Amino acid sequence: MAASAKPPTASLSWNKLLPSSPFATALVSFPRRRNRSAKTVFVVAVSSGAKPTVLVAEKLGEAGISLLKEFANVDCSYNLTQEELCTKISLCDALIVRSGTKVTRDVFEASSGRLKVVGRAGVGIDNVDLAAATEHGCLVVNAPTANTIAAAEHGIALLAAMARNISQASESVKAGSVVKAFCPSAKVKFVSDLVYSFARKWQRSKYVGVSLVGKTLAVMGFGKVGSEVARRAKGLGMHVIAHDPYAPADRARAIGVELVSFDEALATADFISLHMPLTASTSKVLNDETFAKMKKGVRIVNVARGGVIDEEALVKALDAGIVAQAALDVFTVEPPPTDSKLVSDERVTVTPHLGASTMEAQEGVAIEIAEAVVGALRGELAATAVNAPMVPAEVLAELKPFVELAEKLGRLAVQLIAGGSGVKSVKVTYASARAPDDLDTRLLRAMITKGLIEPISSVFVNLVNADFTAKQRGLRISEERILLDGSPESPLEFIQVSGDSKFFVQIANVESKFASAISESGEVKVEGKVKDGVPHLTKVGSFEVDVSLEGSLILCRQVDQPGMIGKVGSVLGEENVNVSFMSVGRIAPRKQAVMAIGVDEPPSKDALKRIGEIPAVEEFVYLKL
Ligand SMILES: NC(=O)C1=CN([C@@H]2O[C@H](COP(=O)(O)OP(=O)(O)OC[C@H]3O[C@@H](n4cnc5c(N)ncnc54)[C@H](O)[C@@H]3O)[C@@H](O)[C@H]2O)C=CC1
Ligand SMILES: O=C(O)C(=O)COP(=O)(O)O
Repeated sequence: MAASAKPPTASLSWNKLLPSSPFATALVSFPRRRNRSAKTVFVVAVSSGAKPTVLVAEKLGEAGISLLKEFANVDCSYNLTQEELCTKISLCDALIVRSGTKVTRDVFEASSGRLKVVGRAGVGIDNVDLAAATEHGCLVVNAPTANTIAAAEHGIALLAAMARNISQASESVKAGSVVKAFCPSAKVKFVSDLVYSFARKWQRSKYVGVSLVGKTLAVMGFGKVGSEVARRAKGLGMHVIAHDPYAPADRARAIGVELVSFDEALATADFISLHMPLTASTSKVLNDETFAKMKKGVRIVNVARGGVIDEEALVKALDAGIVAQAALDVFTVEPPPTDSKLVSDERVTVTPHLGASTMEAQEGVAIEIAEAVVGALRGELAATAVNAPMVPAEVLAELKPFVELAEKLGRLAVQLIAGGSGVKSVKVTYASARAPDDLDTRLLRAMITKGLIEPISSVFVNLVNADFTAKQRGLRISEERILLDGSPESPLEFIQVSGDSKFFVQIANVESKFASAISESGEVKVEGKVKDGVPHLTKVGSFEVDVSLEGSLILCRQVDQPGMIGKVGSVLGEENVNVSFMSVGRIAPRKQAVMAIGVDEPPSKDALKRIGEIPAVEEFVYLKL
């Protein structure tokens, strides 16, 4: 029985999904089906409180700075030492860096929880300690697309420059040579009186290059940059092969590139161009052993990261004649040390990490990262999140009431457990007519985790750190799908509007402080649905109830007999507690029943005591949602 219903709320602070934001409240209007095409679902209201502070630690394009300034106080402080960065960071809500700043664990620790977003104005995030960011609930976003072409063009520029000795020849012509010194008069006393004759060097035979046409180029890492390099190299008449364990074969085929194994790429390439990220598995992937597998005279281009090459091994491979030339934009340590053998080797062409440095790319990257950082600070889920799920706005809008339901079911479940020490194993079952692939449960799982952990700890759980926090606390969450009959119009519409979808949380092997929450199978079980956009509790243990999950809740088991609703209701009325919703579920007439009562205000201890003293009441519990 549903006694009353409040109008559905249409707003939710998405900041609770992301690192908490003290200054902005992001309200989400969730569209009905007919509004699905709306591009954005976010209505953002920034509170009148202090503006957030964004520290820009490396040069960023003006367009990006202007965008940031519309929303935040912007502190552009370049060339900070690690110590200075750690000092400043405790006053900053966001940090924007390029490849030159190391965002280490120390930085997150020094921020004391204030740092909510790190924006990497570029692709590679190897300079950000992602594990530390995640553990601190700090979102990391990057700008993955705006510098792709710039990096690919730089790769091609290095390839051609290396093959034709451009930088060496240019240096030689410019440097020229002193051919002789003579004394213009017999009275010369000082060296400065000598006149030097300067001649241009014109070493045409020394700098004969090699042709690219018809040669085999192995692109290692067939992602955004790698595939653009491949496309351009094909235009130069090269035979292009690629190695990338994760790249789809059809994408390679579409460009006319053959995907090959790592060893085959090494063994057949005349040129090797590196385009994979620096990770634990790509670190020093070119080393003594792998250089030994290469064709003699191979030429290597690296616009990825210095760390993917063992630089000492490259020096040896050059000396052994395995590698004829190399062109490097990136180094293990940047800038490389003054005694770097690689830099001083004439066969090696070098640039100071210029891959992304075109006017166009830097403007694009600045805008891309500024938008991502501002969006994240506003509480929106970032499309370029590196350590959190990327959920499209439309999906978010549809999932919104379920996200709320998920957190509340988690909160209810953990509060129903005796002892307050939480749970170790939770099973979440999602019932939906959507095919499993059409239902992204990461958000829901994060919110259940939040609901399960926050009421019993001081840990702040958000979308970034939910899985980490669960793991750290030894909480295992398993997920199961029940596929309902029906044919959803689209993967997500059905969940939001049909009211047929439901999910329940089961917690095994625990004692409940409300024994009725234990189902026939011995598990604490709560189940909920979304009705008209509002989360409802529909089952507690084996009892069917129907109460909107707003405010707080009293669950009460009693003997099913006339007058019980009135008795409990009048206790609450006398205590000035407003009842928002009430529902009774029973096993059979005149047997046991569970009453779920939604209350706007927390009842006093006295009110709860009086409810407990009603003779037919067998047990009851007050739960904060
Ligand atoms: N020099 C510069 O200024 C710039 C350097 N970069 C570097 O280039 C890298 C690639 O950038 P994008 O193409 O935008 O990234 P991406 O993520 O689109 O592509 C990287 C590709 O590498 C592949 N990969 C991962 N592990 C691999 C392995 N062990 N062997 C072969 N392939 C592997 C991935 O499957 C992916 O397809 C970045 O991580 C960054 O380090 C990017 C832009 C500018
Ligand atoms: O985007 C990348 O991965 C880059 O390497 C570009 O680095 P940068 O922003 O120019 O320091």
